[in-house]
Amino acid sequence: MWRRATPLSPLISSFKSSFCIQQTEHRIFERFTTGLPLQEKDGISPKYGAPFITFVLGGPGCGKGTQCAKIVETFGFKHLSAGDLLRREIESDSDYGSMILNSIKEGRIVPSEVTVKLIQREMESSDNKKFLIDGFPRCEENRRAFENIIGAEPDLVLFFDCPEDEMVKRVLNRNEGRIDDNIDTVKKRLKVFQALSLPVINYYAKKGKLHTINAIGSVDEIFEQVHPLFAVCKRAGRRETT
Ligand SMILES: Nc1ncnc2c1ncn2[C@@H]1O[C@H](COP(=O)(O)OP(=O)(O)OP(=O)(O)O)[C@@H](O)[C@H]1O
Ligand SMILES: Nc1ccn([C@H]2C[C@H](O)[C@@H](COP(=O)(O)O)O2)c(=O)n1
Repeated sequence: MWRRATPLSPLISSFKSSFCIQQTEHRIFERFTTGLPLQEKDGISPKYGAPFITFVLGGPGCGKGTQCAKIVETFGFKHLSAGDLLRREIESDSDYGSMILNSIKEGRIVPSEVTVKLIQREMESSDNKKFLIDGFPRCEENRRAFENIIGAEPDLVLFFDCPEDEMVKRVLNRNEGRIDDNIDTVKKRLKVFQALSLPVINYYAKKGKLHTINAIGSVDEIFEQVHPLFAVCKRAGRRETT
């Protein structure tokens, strides 16, 4: 039986969403105009000159990667997909290759330190300081490892909320030859999502950082919900430079 990850009343959700955008605008405006790195103010020492970090969350196949590509194209973020970094590690001659491959086959989460080190390497070598970290954190251990190793918290967290039957359909139609795009592994990934990823999503909701996007609709319709969040960053950035 497939369920929606979280019950969504459209009215409440759109009210919450506009309220959250105002809160986000205030926070981001402050961050871009005062020049004070958010992490410093929060008592976390920034190792990368206060990057702007967005976590992109949602169940398997909900459309995170598709929307990230549009955010990159429109707003110039650097896209780091945790799943892609892990798959690349399998292809390289890494000591962790077979362990990662087995975890992905079984829909399990790879030990956090491995994933965070891959993300860290990409962040350190990038000139871009605006990051979209996609498919991460997948569990509380991921979240804590990121805070400890990177020394930062996200500025924004996007959650693409999609019913399970739609996610299954999208994964099974993806046709990219991924070893985990089959019905057995998808069922396991959905269980992991419910048990381990939803608590992280709830954690960011409580912190007021979560923006829930209704992931049903065309790619462009979904991007219409995403666009205002990043347009705020762009406006705030422009004010800073004028
Ligand atoms: N709004 C949409 N409607 C229908 N299909 C979509 C939509 N968005 C993305 N897709 C398709 O669904 C599949 C999964 O999308 P995508 O790879 O972006 O998901 P994902 O959340 O990044 O998945 P995963 O977590 O498994 O990597 C792709 O084939 C993509 O083209
Ligand atoms: N933080 C992460 C992200 C991904 N993985 C592993 C386990 C996932 O099932 C697989 C595919 O990820 P996706 O491309 O769907 O984001 O990669 C992980 O262990 N930890």
